[in-house]
Amino acid sequence: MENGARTAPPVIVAIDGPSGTGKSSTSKAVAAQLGLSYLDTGAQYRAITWWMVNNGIDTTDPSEVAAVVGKPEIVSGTDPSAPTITVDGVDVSAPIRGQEVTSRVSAVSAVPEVRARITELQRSIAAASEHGIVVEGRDIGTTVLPDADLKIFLTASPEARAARRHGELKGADLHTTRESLIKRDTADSTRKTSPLAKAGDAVEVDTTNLTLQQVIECVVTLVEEKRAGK
Ligand SMILES: Nc1ncnc2c1ncn2[C@@H]1O[C@H](COP(=O)(O)OP(=O)(O)O)[C@@H](O)[C@H]1O
Ligand SMILES: Nc1ccn([C@@H]2O[C@H](COP(=O)(O)OP(=O)(O)O)[C@@H](O)[C@H]2O)c(=O)n1
Repeated sequence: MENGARTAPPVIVAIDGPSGTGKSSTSKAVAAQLGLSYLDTGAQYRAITWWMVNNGIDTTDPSEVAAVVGKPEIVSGTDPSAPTITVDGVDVSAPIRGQEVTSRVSAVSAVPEVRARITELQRSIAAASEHGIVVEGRDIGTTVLPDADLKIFLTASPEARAARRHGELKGADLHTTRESLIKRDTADSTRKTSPLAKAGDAVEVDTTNLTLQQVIECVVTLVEEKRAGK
């Protein structure tokens, strides 16, 4: 550090929770506001799933998935104002949000070899972040970055989460959106290898009746309190 120019040491923030609780929106905004990097780990699992689908891999067969796990090169851009995700140099930010990937990602991400590879990638990205990083996912506080400075676990009622997702998906009906979201949560929470879970030392924030802005302010305050050593 030169002349004490840096005002704050790097800070690692882990934000976990099920689908539609506001992880991505909150993490991006908090990172942008505090000058931190941002990593969407769900996008990485979606990207490897996209590659499997594109290459004719049977995603219901864990041994077939495990055999090719090292093949795709996945690169995440961590600028919160313009996050990117590429597979072998191809921008996959749009296709990874499609129905085909969404319906297969829980099975692919349950394969231990997939988790080992993606977890290693996540740790190296976090370690390389100059000012710190907000990493969002399902197992960041429990497994990927157990020594994170701050761990947040976002929750919201299934109704609120389905309504939020429904607002984004054109043409899908609310009931189907709710059912598929619950199915994915169940698969993610019950898998053997690092399931979706709240870390013992995570702060739980129920966002059901909070606006996105209120959630962002709450997390920014928690990060600032941590930095101030409170
Ligand atoms: N507290 C909130 N109140 C209302 N809508 C929200 C809230 N938080 C997020 N949203 C909206 O819900 C949708 C899903 O949010 P997102 O951040 O993608 O959730 P997650 O990453 O947990 O799946 C987005 O359209 C987002 O704008
Ligand atoms: N740390 C993570 C992040 C995502 N995932 C998997 O990736 C899927 C997609 O994550 P996502 O964050 O894009 O999901 P949404 O919040 O968009 O619904 C999840 O349903 C999990 O199966 C995971 O296993 N571990």
